[in-house]
Amino acid sequence: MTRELRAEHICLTNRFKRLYIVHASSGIVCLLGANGAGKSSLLEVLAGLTPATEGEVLWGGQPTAQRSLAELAVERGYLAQKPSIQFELTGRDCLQFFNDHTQQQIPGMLIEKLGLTTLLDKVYTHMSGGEQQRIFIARTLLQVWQPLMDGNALLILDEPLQSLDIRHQHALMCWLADLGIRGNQIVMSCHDVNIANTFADTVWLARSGELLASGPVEEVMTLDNLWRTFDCHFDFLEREPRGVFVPVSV
Ligand SMILES: Nc1ncnc2c1ncn2[C@@H]1O[C@H](COP(=O)(O)OP(=O)(O)OP(=O)(O)O)[C@@H](O)[C@H]1O
Repeated sequence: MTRELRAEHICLTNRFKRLYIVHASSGIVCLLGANGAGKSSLLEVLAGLTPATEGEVLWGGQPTAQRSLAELAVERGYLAQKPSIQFELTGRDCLQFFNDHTQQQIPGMLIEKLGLTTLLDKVYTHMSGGEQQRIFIARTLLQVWQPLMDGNALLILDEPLQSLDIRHQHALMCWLADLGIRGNQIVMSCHDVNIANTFADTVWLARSGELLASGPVEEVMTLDNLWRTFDCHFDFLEREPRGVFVPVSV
C-alpha cells in the first residue's frame, strides 16, 4: 500500500509563506533551494515536529497534527540537519537506542549499506563528521525499520548527504532509490542539483519561503527554474542517464 504525503497551503509565520504542495506518493522527493529558502522549516512541518501556522499536512489521509509524536514515529523517520549526541556512546549503543524492537540485532543490511562495521564499537564523540552522519542516518532508518522493509515508511531527511564522502553519498542515494521503489516515501533536502537530477522522482524548488516549482524531475529541472531558484546560471551537458548541470556564472 502506498501512502500519500499531502500538504496544502501550509504556512509557517516568519519562516515560509504559503506553499502549495500537491502531493508525494512514493519514491524520492528532493527539495532544493538556497540557504535560508525555508527547506528545514518545511521539513520540520512535514515531519509533524513543528505545527504549521496555516494549512495541514496529511500522511496516509490523516492530518499529522491529530497524531501524537510517538504514533508518528512508528512510520515516520526524521533526520535533523544538525543532530548531535553529547554522551560517550558507541555506535552500537547509539543504534540500539533507536531499534524499533521488531528485531533483536542491528540488521545486517543497515550495517552493510551504510558501512557501519568499524563504527559499531567506536565512541561517537571520537568519530569523524561523516561517520557521525552515517550513524544518524542509520538511527533514523532503524527507528522505522519494519515499515521501511514493508514499503510503508515516510523518511524526512534534512541534508542527509552532508559530510558524506562521494562513495557514501552515491551508495546512500542508490539505497534510498531502492527503498522508494518498494513504496516508501522519501523527502530530502540537498544542495546538489545533480544528485536531485539523477535520483529524484519529484523535485520541489524553494526560494525565499515559497515554492517556485514542484513536479516530476524532468519537468522541474530546467535551466530557467534553476536560475530562478539559485540566482546562478547553469549549462546542461547531455550525459546518460539524465544529464549534468554545471554552474557557469552568478
Ligand atoms: N527556529 C527558528 N525560528 C525563527 N526563524 C527561523 C528558525 N529557523 C529558521 N528560521 C528562519 O527561517 C528562514 C528559513 O530557514 P531554514 O533553516 O528553513 O532554511 P534552509 O532552506 O533550510 O537553509 P539552509 O540551506 O541554510 O539550511 C531563515 O530566514 C531562518 O532565519
